[in-house]
Amino acid sequence: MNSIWNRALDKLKTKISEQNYSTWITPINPVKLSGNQFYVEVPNKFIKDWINDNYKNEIEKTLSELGKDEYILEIKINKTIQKETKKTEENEVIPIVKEKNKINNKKENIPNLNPKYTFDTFVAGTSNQFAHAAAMAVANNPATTYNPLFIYGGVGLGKTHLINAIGNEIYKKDKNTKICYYSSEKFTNELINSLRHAKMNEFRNKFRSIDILLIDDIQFIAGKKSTQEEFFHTFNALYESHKQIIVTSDKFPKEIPDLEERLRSRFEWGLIADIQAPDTETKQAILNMKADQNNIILSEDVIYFLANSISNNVRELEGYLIRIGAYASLTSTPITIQMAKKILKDILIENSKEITVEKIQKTVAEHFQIKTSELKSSKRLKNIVFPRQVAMYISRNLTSLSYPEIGTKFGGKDHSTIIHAIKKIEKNMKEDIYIKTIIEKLIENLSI
Ligand SMILES: Nc1ncnc2c1ncn2[C@@H]1O[C@H](COP(=O)(O)OP(=O)(O)OP(=O)(O)O)[C@@H](O)[C@H]1O
Repeated sequence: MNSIWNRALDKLKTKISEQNYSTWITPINPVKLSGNQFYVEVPNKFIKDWINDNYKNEIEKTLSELGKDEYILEIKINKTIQKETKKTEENEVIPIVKEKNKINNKKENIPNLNPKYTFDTFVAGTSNQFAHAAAMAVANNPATTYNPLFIYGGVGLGKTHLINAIGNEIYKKDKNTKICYYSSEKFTNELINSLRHAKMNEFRNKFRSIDILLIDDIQFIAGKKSTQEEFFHTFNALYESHKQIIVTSDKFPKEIPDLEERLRSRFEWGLIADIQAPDTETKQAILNMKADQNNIILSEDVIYFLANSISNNVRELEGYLIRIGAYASLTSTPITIQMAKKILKDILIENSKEITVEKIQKTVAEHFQIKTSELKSSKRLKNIVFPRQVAMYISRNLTSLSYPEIGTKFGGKDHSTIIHAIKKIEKNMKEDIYIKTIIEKLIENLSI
């Protein structure tokens, strides 16, 4: 039995990440093989449930591959395994003393926040105005009105930035405040380790002595029963002692699957603020700020092009900007629209897959209440020429088609007609804020 188990362990090592292997597989003790039942023991219920949910099939498959039978894993709890682990720790006097010294160190109160994520470096716009204002209110008066503060929004839209900004602002005002920033994954891992090493009291005391608890990406506790249970108690203890709790999520509380009702309702006790995808203007302001921070020189037209052509995900936007900046610096070339298009070719093609000239024509025609066929015609009426030029301008910005290709889509127009239309619209947009707003809105609607 031991030989098959050891061979299974060797195989599992290659299938499971090192960290997960040492957390979940190492504590398993093989006990008995009876028929095709493979009995093993683990130190506690938490580990048992986790293995059942996540590794049982893989372990059974691996055992079956090595033996003659289809094995069934039977997991039992044996608390003495836990005691043995505890005993070993008690013997390790020196590391524990060192750990204590570390905790008593003066740096104890320095929060584990990202110092770059502050309110100063966060661009507020219509898409995130509410969340930004709520975050400022909490930072100025923690644990008063908005507790908990629940910030939700799509991927890469600034939730982590904002939650860190709250922590940084509170710390700036009062260095004695005990602020803890945790991803929900880190919270779960600490909980698991505390359970494994029988240090739950330490875990509870640590969390319950915090003044400001920031938990990022809470949606990841979905389906994790023990984590939710512990978080629920932490939440109650903090809330009852008037400590501020702030969580972020990519979903509204009601939309988080497998979240216990009692936690869901607690998230709804305070204030729920959302962050939407940024509009063009906010994207431009963010690009401007990120370009400054990274010493990248960008002209207004490149910023406008980038804000209109690529992702609404700010993290991606930032990544593309860095890529363009790196190319410019390594090749000593100035950043132009052409250069940006070249560097981001694949992304632009990917993004433009959905946006076709036909779709642009339909959207523009609907907006100006004319027929699509009129956009492709040669009619010189003012109420048709202008929408046609707008559609040509947007086609050039949102698709990767060349001037002649766009010309063909507009009833076989010459490439010079397209260039003329684009120049005309660019000029109009510079001179007339009303026209600029209409076109940006059309682009925004097409990009969603
Ligand atoms: N309004 C903004 N102003 C300045 N920077 C922003 C803004 N929104 C997002 N960012 C930047 O975009 C990047 C991604 O933001 P962040 O990590 O906060 O997103 P998130 O919503 O937490 O994403 P995820 O859902 O993946 O956790 C960060 O570098 C952040 O500074």
